[in-house]
Amino acid sequence: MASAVETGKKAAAFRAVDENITADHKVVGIGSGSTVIYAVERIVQRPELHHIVYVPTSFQSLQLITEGGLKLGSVEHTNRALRFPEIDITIDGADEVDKQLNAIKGGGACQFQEMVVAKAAKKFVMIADYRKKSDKLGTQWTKGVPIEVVPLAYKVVINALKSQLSMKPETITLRMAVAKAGPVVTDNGNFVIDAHFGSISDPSKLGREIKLLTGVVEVGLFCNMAEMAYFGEADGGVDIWTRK
Ligand SMILES: O=C(CO)[C@H](O)[C@H](O)COP(=O)(O)O
Repeated sequence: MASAVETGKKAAAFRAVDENITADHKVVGIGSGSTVIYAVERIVQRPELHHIVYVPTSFQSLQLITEGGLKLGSVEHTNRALRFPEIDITIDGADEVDKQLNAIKGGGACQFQEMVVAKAAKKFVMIADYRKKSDKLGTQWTKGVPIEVVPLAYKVVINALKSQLSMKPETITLRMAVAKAGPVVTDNGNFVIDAHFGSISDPSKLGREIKLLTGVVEVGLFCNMAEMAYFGEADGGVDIWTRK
């Protein structure tokens, strides 16, 4: 039997696909993570969505698209026939979401490509299980805000995070790999720093400040981007939040 969390993830993903992706769409962005697996499962179940080109946000989602037999595209490709910088809708997971639909993302270290594919989309929808709902960003996902950095700059970025922000981080860690010696290396060849701030009073401001630090590629704070968030409940119900 599926666990409560998996039931929630699947319910959110299926409902978001059914209510947001239509046969009129030409290009759809596919996020990364364990919830997105269910979104692709639902798309594969619906033949009327198979003419659409799907743009991945990681090696993981590229594999989901190709193994599902779906059409693969990219925001950038030397072959114009495979290049799709304009996306109808992107569906992606999240690590924590507040009532304004600001989100922490990057638990899977994919936040840079996720940001590109979300920004390229006319509509951005998030899918998650009930654990990801938050009153105040930074209180549920306590591993920290994921920050992708160019490897040679990681110490410089850590020092800047300690001294140059309007909010002081409580903890800062270089994310280490599991089953491989050394740090996590992203799909873009970079490292990830996780900086935990506790409750974040102004996520947009903090995101802008971090993004300006030399060596930072992308910050896992997705503010004022998502129009809707689908949260799957343990009983298979779905709570839908819409940005006001
Ligand atoms: O941002 C992400 C990866 O970088 C994921 O979307 C986020 O971590 C949520 O993952 P999951 O669906 O497994 O909870």
